[in-house]
Amino acid sequence: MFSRLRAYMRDYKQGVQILNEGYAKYSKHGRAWVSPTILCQPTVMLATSHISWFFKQPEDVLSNKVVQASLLEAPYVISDRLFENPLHNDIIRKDLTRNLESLTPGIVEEINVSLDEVWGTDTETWREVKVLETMQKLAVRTASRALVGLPLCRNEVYLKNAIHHAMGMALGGLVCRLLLPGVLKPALGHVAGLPCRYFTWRSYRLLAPQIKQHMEAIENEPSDTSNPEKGSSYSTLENIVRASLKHPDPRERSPWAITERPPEKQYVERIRDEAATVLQESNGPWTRSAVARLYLADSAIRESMRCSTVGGRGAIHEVMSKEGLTLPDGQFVPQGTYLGLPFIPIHRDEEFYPGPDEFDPERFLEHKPSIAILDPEKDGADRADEKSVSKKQALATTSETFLAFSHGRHACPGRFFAAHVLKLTLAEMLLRYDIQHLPERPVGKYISDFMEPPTKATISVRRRKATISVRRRKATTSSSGLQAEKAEEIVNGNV
Ligand code: HEM
Repeated sequence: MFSRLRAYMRDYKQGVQILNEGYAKYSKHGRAWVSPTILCQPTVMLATSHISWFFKQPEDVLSNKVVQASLLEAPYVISDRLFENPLHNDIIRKDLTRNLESLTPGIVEEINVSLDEVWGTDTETWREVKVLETMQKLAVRTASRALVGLPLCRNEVYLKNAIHHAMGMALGGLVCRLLLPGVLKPALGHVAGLPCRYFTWRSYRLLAPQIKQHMEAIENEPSDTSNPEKGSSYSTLENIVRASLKHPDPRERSPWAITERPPEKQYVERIRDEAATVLQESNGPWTRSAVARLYLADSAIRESMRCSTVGGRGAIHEVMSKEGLTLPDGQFVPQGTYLGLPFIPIHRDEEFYPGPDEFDPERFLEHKPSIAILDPEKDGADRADEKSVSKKQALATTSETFLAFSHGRHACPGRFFAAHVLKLTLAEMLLRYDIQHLPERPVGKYISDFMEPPTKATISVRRRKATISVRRRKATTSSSGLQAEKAEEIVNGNV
């Protein structure tokens, strides 16, 4: 028991170091090994040569769903129904991603209104702002704009609820798992889940009038237009209500069923130039295809996710087969064992990423930039055949060696939306604000293998006087092939 406690303490303090050591000693040599983790039971980390095999295993052999439900302590903290009927997965995968075009104007407006509030509109003086606060505000506002729309996405109570709900879910699961012995969970687990349930209830109260409106509108629709094309009036919330009304289980039909180093200064200028050029070329407001042409921004964000992977271990699956499982290296693991991949060491492996400790914003660019709009219904490789090759390296494309959104059946379905919003946010920040370059990159700290961002980090920003017009010169394709035509100068005009 004491040796297990010692292992947990070591994982808490040196989780990433343990991962790196195990990776070099075993994973790189075709052997699986056991990694202690304070978050759940000890987990078998697979070898790099096992990755293809791992992602091919069916759900009844290796299940990720069971692990997610167990890590969140679903029955106590949220609800088992969320895992039994994952309505949200289909809505995110299909409706949300398909409707990125019609959601874009609202998302851009939300980014700018939020930036005005957090970074101000003063063009004379620099303002010191907190990085984490900015990103939290922008993330929750833009996601809420896309999911529930106006006016709720600007309702402070609703937004705080959303943040507290997410924190309550993570903390509730942690308390339940770490502090409550199995026998006490049925009695006390619901107490650990109380904060999460409370914020869920408060959110429902705020959402109820909108849900009711959508239900009435859907019920009054003529039967032959039960799923009309929405175009610019697309609403994610309406589609969630629509899907829940069709659900075979009557309980789900109720409205309550919803359940290192800083980059070189020149790169910042180049990402700004790229945004200005793309916007100019698209002759107007941002569109989905314009955002898809932000190649350098795409590559730089993907590189940032490679270098600063949030979770060091990932894609955790539980062995479901009663008879256990034999790994490709011949080792046997019994039913109930957790298997996973060491994300951080894979992202820092010289074999997959030459110069792995360098932050290289151009790493994923090819000479001819050709990242096209991603079709979420196909995998990167299929899409690449249709249009071009570099989509394989696009921000939302997962692979066996780019795992920030995981990979395979349970890869993050929100990644197309997240990639779109992240690129838009970066572009709008740079087009509208000057940002003082920091000599040193503020670093986060790892607790076990989880990255806590540098919570106190600040940057100085100032609203740009000039909005954008771009004087262009004939193709000056840089060595990275960043742009066919390069924005040369940013002067007056309007974004
Ligand atoms: C930069 C932002 C994001 C990152 C880095 C990210 C990362 C991930 C990762 C690593 C997983 C796999 C978890 C596991 O294996 O247990 C995941 C799953 C998931 N993500 Fe995301 N995510 C992001 C944004 C989003 C957004 C915006 C949404 C919703 C709109 C979303 C919805 C989901 C869902 C529903 C799953 C579970 C999928 C399943 O089990 O099949 N994510 N995400």
